[in-house]
Formats: sequence, structure tokens, C-alpha cells
Amino acid sequence: MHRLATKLGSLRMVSSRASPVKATREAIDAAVARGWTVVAGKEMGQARLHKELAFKGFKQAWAFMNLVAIAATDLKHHPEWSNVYSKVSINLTTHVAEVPNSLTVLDIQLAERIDQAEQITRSGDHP
Ligand SMILES: C[C@H](O)[C@H](O)[C@H]1CNC2=NC(N)=NC(=O)C2=N1
Repeated sequence: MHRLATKLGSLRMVSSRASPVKATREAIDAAVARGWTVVAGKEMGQARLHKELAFKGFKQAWAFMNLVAIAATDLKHHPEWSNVYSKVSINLTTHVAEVPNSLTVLDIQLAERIDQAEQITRSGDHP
């Protein structure tokens, strides 16, 4: 009995998080209209949304990244990004998309939150 219980317990450990669904064409087009680029996935990779941002300086770039970190934590969906001084380069993709090699609603939601974070940061007074 013990072994069966252990086995069942391990099964329960499997994440119940459903795979995020494919983003709609309209949502992707809206992101592209806001400056995002769709990069087709490589053989093993996933399709991704890409954006490059330039800020006034490092502090403003960092303030932006801090806002994005909050959004990513909320969504449990995280960017693949890099920062060089005032520049931030962002890729959004879903590791376990329901439809392989597709952009998902989480990529779209995070892109929307990133664009809000950009507007907030640029309206602020971060040198
Ligand atoms: C358990 C955790 O929430 C998952 O592994 C999340 C973490 N952040 C993530 N971020 C991204 N971009 N894709 C994912 O599939 C993903 N999965």
C-alpha cells in the first residue's frame, strides 16, 4: 500500500498548470502594431515576440526592468532579456505551449504589461 501511495503522491506532483493556449492572430497583430516583432521558432525553439528598448540611462532602464519583474511574477511568465546600460532587449516565448512553436496568451499578456511598464517609466523622472 505504501508504494502505491508514494506513486500516487508523485503523480499529484505533476504541475496542474494547463499549457497556455495559442495567441489569436488579432492579439499578435496588436502587439506588432505596438512595436513587437514575431520571430519564427528555430527547429527546437519556440516562436517568440521580440522588442528592443532604449532609455535615457541605466537607472531608467533598471526602473523599467523592475516594473517588468513585478508583472512577470504576477503572470508566472518570465521574459528572456538582456540589458546593456540604457538598452533592454526582450524575447517572450512559452516553454510548454499547448500548440508547439506557437505564441501563447501569456506571451501576449506579458507584452501588454511590458508596454504599460514602458509608458510608466518614460513618464516618470528616472534619469
Ligand atoms: C512553474 C513556473 O510557473 C513555470 O515553469 C513558468 C515559469 N515562467 C515561464 N516563463 C515563460 N516564458 N514560459 C514558461 O513556460 C514559464 N513557465
